[in-house]
Amino acid sequence: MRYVSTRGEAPALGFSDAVLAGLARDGGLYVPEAWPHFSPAEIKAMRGLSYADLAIRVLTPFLGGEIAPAVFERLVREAYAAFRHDAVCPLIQTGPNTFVLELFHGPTLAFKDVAMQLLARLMDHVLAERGERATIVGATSGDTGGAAIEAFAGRERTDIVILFPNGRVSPVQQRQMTTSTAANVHALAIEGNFDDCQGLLKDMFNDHGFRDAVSLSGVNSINWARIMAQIVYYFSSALSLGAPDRPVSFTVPTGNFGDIFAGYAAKRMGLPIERLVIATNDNDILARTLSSGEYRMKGVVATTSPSMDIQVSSNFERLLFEVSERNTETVRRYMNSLKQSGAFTIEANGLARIRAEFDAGRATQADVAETIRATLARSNYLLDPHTASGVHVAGLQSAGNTPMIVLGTAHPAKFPAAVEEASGIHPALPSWLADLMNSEEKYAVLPSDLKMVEDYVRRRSRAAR
Ligand SMILES: Cc1ncc(COP(=O)(O)O)c(C=O)c1O
Ligand SMILES: N[C@@H](CCOP(=O)(O)O)C(=O)O
Repeated sequence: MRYVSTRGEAPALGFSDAVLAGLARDGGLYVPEAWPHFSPAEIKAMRGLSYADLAIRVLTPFLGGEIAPAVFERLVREAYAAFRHDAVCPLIQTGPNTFVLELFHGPTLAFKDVAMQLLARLMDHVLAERGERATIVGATSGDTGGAAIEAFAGRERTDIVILFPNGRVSPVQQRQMTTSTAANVHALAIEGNFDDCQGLLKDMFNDHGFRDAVSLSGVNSINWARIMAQIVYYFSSALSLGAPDRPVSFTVPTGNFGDIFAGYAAKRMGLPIERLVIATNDNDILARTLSSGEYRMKGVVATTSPSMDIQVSSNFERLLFEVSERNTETVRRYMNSLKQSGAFTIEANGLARIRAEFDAGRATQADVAETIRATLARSNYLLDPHTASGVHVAGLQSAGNTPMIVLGTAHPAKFPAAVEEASGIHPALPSWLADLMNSEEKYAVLPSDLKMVEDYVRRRSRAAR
């Protein structure tokens, strides 16, 4: 298995190199050169596997033989032993034909833990085998940062710097990033929004001198291994509702398009998924794009679901690559246009292919609050604002016989103010995080300035040459 760049101007890489590379050197994102495929009989044979065994079965084809089977098995088992629910990602019925897939039983209460716990172990393994170090820089709108810090804290071979938008994450999210006592962890608040943070991150990857000097790696969903690990829970939930004999649909609270792209990948691998529904909050660029065919930025507004406050939805590039029949020239044209004018128009064939698989809808802040309230009243189930956007948008879809699974992307206790205002209930943090709000914070603040941020990273990198 090799990995190719969506922009076609970077070398194809094997699995381990793709994991360490993060972003391709041409600015593109790595995707498998061909999708592994499971037959219905092979999917049926996955029924009843534990989450870890299923992950090993589903993910092994992506490794290209580069990680020894016994090692991979150990890494997967260790990663999912860190979860507080035996099922790892349990599926909860919330309505006659609707379900919430709870992805928040990991150490930081966010769906990011599912992939990050495995990615950290994979990176550590590859770096140790090579006798190398790496400097990880991540951009977060709130959840990736905490999950990455938790997964990489104290790891000997990596230093990690997390860029978060100053004042735009929830207090719980902020403290998950700023209270680590590990010497290799550095939280950096940027005066700007998430798109500024992600823009700085991509600029650092595209500055090849800097990239090589600090051995830069990334753990955002631009890193293929993040998407890869997220594919597994599409399989686990669909299998528990009768796949491959019975198709299912998914609604996914969406920002950077990584989670829903993992669903698209699962479908390409043979999982019978009927519809993939993109749920946005007031930052509705993807919903507008699906209806008009034009991807046009118009500025980010802060909402009660801050992790979805995104305009530059990085993984949409992976979908554009697929629906343009892997035409890298088309992808480069779209991305250049986005950089120059803040917009691009999707060709008719590509748009038709997107619409054949995806729907999209928007949940306003009022919709989110009302959905939290109504779901509690109807199903006695407390949603976080991100999952609530998914439940709202799922409710706008035509109700057929196909089960609808909404991805539950965060625990309500990460967003207590919005949840309490909507429901009257103050969701408590679990006991292992009970001290979080009393712990001392440590972080730096910088303007959104590439030079200053690169200097900051270089000074904290033990890999720097
Ligand atoms: C709680 C939560 N929900 C939804 C999303 C959106 O996921 P994605 O960026 O993969 O589209 C995020 C951030 O990524 C998140 O943290
Ligand atoms: N919502 C995310 C934004 C970054 O997403 P990623 O999946 O690309 O890491 C966050 O919480 O940070």
